[in-house]
Amino acid sequence: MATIEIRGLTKRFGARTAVDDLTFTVRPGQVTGFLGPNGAGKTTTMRVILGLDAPTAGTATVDGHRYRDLPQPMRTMGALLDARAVHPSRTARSHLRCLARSNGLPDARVDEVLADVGLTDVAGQRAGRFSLGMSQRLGIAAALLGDPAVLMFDEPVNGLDTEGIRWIRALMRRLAAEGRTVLVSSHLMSEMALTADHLVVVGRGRLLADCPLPDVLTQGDRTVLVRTPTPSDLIARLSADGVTIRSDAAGELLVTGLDSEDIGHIAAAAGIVLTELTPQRASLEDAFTALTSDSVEFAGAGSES
Ligand SMILES: Nc1ncnc2c1ncn2[C@@H]1O[C@H](COP(=O)(O)OP(=O)(O)OP(=O)(O)O)[C@@H](O)[C@H]1O
Repeated sequence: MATIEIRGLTKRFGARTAVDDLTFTVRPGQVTGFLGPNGAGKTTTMRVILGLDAPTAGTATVDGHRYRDLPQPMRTMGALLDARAVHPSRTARSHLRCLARSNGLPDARVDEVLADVGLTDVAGQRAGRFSLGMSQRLGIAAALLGDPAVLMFDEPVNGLDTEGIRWIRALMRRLAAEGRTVLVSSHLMSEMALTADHLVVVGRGRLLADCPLPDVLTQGDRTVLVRTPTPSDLIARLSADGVTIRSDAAGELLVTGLDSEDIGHIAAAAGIVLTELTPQRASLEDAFTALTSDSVEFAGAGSES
């Protein structure tokens, strides 16, 4: 099955490095979320994959070829980068027909994809009058035209209403369930948590994580909440290199650097009573913030991320 392979990819614009030695593989049958703060290099990477920007170093291939070398690009890969990049005076149907004809695809596909994205009723209207949501659907129809095994969408839910967002989520899941390779970018962890199976996280052009969605939670330090009637005794026993202990409310400690099993054993050996011992689960949003906190390009004053 077709994959997207990124190997040692670097893209510089003058002195600015937008993508910095990025290596990852996007696999079939799952939604891969391409996640990172604004300016992390997601769009640039996608433009290089499509051959719209030339890499400074490294390679990006789709099904083993550079996009421009694919014998039938639209049959291999469909992409939505900028939904507004449509001739405004063309109707939705004529836009798709032009694309189909110039790519040797049958006219019949046009009505199929219009139905697929729910635009049949407005197919005769000018694309220039479309709302953002309708433009996104038209862009997705164009991406689906060649029935490709690989699909790539840049921030597809941006600016959409709830119904549009739900529809796009369901579409991504369906395309992956059909065995296709789906890469979707977002700067929102909350969005990716609902759609993606696998995450590729980037910050300032660099790879920060490449793992199944649940594993993002286990990256970084875990914290354990401990309650004891004798906190100062426990602090004395737990203190060691690499262990951080915050003491919040009376008798409540937040311990980082030891897991709950270690803490339980140390307390038992010292005869210290524990009344609570709870591993704190970081939320996905916390995990994302922790991963990208050093790589946010435009953090506002007082911003935590
Ligand atoms: N054509 C260009 N010329 C100069 N700098 C560019 C160009 N395109 C992108 N950049 C810079 O490269 C960096 C990465 O931008 P990119 O758009 O790829 O990030 P992104 O992760 O897609 O962010 P966003 O979510 O804001 O679109 C940014 O610092 C951006 O300003």
